Amino acid sequence: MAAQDATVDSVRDREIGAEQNHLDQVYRRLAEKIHEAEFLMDDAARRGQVGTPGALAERDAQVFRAGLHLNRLNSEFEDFLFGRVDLLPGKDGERGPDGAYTSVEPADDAVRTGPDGAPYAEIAETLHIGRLGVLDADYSPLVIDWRAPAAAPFYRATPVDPGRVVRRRVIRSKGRQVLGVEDDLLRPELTVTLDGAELPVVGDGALMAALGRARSHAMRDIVSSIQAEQDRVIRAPAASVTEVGGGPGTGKTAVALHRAAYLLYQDRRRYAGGILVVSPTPLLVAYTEGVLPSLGEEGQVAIRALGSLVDGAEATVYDDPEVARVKGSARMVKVLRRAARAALDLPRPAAAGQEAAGAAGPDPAGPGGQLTFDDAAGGTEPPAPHGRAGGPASGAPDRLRVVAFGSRVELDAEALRRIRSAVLGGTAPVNLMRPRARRLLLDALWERAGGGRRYTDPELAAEARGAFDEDISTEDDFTDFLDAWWPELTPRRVLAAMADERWLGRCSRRILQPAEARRVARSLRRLGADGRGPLSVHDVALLDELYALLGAPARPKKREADPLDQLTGLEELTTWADRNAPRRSRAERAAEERTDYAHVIVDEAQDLTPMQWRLVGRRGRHATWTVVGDPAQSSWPAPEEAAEARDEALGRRPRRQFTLTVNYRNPAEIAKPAARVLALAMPGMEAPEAVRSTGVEPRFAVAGADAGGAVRREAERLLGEVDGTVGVVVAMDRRAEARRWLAGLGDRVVALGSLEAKGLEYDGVLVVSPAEIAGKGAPDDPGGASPTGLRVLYVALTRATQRLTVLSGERDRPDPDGVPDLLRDRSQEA
Ligand SMILES: Nc1ncnc2c1ncn2[C@@H]1O[C@H](COP(=O)(O)OP(=O)(O)OP(=O)(O)O)[C@@H](O)[C@H]1O
Repeated sequence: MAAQDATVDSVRDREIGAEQNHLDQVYRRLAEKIHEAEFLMDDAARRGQVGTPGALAERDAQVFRAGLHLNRLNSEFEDFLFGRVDLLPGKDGERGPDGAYTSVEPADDAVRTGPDGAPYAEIAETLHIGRLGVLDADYSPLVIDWRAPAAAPFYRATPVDPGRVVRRRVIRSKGRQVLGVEDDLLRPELTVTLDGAELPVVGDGALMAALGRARSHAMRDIVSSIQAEQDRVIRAPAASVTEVGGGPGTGKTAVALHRAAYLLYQDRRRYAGGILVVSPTPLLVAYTEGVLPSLGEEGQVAIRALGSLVDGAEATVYDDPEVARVKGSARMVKVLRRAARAALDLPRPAAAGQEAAGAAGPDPAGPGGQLTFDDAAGGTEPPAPHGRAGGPASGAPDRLRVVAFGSRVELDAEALRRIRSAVLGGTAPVNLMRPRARRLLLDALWERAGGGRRYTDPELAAEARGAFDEDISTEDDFTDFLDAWWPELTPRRVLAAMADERWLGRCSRRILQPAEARRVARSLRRLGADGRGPLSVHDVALLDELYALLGAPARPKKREADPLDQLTGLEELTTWADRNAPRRSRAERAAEERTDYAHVIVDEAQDLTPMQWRLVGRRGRHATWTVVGDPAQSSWPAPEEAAEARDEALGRRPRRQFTLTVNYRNPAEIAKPAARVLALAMPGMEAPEAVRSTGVEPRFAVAGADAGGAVRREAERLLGEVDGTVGVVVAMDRRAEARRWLAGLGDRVVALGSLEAKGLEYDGVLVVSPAEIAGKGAPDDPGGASPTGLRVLYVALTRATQRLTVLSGERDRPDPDGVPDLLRDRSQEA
């Protein structure tokens, strides 16, 4: 036995040695390439001194290309080289641009029959797979980029359909050192030789080793162990919409991020800087942010939380579920449309309001002041707002007076109302209607003043009209009137105005129930009068809708275009600058956010509300899409309404659907109780199959009187059992409490509200009171849990990679084994 082990070890050592030689060769070649790139940079700098425009442009383009290249080459990858495939000869002898043979199918005579009647074959080609492609000086491939077509067999080959692959090897390395190799033999029936010697096979279970690794607070890439069904999604052509379904832990997020890297590789010119990944929470953004840099794609993809998609806005608070349900609903589109128009009558903000009052002097013919207007109470159509804190009912003046042709001309409330209705009949954004409003005011004044009747000669009339318009409209007082009567509205101001219950009540009449409007209004009070107060993620979608309805006062400008941009048409230039720029704050990045992307990836798509689909849809009007999600994890209660909004955002583009079926996160022992909750939440929906098992069943405990003490004890216990992270998931309204309970336990443990747990994973998870998380049996609502609540609980139960503890309180009605009512095995009961 010992002798056999020694043989295995010596084969392993020899194979590790062989891979080490290859890796050394790769690094030598990389050093040469770095040297070349540096030379190109220097050369370019010298060329700059020539100074002709052509030479400068050429220099810039060269600096750009060399810099980009150098940047990549210099990236410190943890494992630059991670895979290898040994292949049979292909059907034809053609090679692709990376130097590898292109044929997927083996040649007809690849497998022959030996003298003993057994099939045998010879390895015709060996490819190493890594994070970047590297060619040797003679253009033979030293490393194939994992995204290149030639690398696909590394991910796709299965024993049932091996293609040309005989042996697939995962190479574990750190920096420049190879640590281990794990082989899969895909044609075990063959005797295979490589360079005349029998092909050795070492170990098994590269995937299991990857899955069993302790988790940190940052997601890792899965580049060395992407599975065939995942690879098909990652490499799906970018045309149209790619929809990816699959249960918890099937790798949807991982696949989405690898797909972004793949698309960049496929068509860098099209996608650089233009891929948006939308995540539900900032926590998930922080968790996944490191994956693309580890794939060599830093700075080229924008990963944003739903609450950070609007310039200068950042969601920091949660709405309670009732309020969220209304704010996320498509009904809000109509409410906001009315509000955007009604806001023209809002009282002006304090400082501006005083100015307006000052300008409303009674002297119609004062020096330089032909015009005046009166601020007056009383509303015009649409519904008049009520100023808060006893403010005036309306901010808009209801009379305009000018002196023209020596006499006073006035437009009264009715005339102004008619003009406003005529303008608002259009579909343009409200702020952009202002020029038309101005035009119609001047028309009406001209008419009232009898301007048309004074001139019979059309030419003279036109000239006089021009002078009239110029005289009147260049007066400060006319502009002041216009500012008050058709003020420039900002989304924040309109949203803040919606905190007025009566005003919102009018804007939402026959759209929202009065109680719904009241709840929304109350939640908006936190914005304050100026609208600068804290926002919820749902408020951000409302703000964006208002941007669209109002015609936003210009968004912050995009960066100045570099002349080279136009010269070469390379968008990537800015991306390169991004990489080299010092790290910018999230707010700064948000301020520079572009609003139209070439590809939009939506993670946890099941959670987007209709208003959020509109928000995201506006960022991908001309984009192709990848949409990943799992309806069984949805925390949005009205799936049909969301589906409609999703269809609208994705338009008529054709869709391609994929489903991932294997759960890589949860061991079978944890997936089992989770599946019971799934059966309650969505009867008939199948849970994905767990790929591994730990032999450790979940622990069920009961809290007793000291809930905080019990939570702390159970968390400590999990910390002792796992090497990596521990997540403690509680009902949303217990978050602050939970943080206190866990104080001082170190940064391996985190307290999370149930909605914050979305997409995340921890080695150990403590789920505190399933009933509270699912909203079951609350003292004021003793009924059963809603399907939405159960889905939220399902998410919480599927976060663990190693250990799960479920802690019950009284509301959970635990059985004598501590198993809460919602997780009980009902299969025997039927
Ligand atoms: N092929 C793979 N090799 C190694 N690890 C994998 C593979 N596929 C997925 N994983 C791991 O499984 C875990 C779950 O993946 P991921 O978070 O992408 O799943 P998900 O489908 O988005 O889950 P959820 O729906 O619960 O958010 C991650 O730790 C991921 O790295």
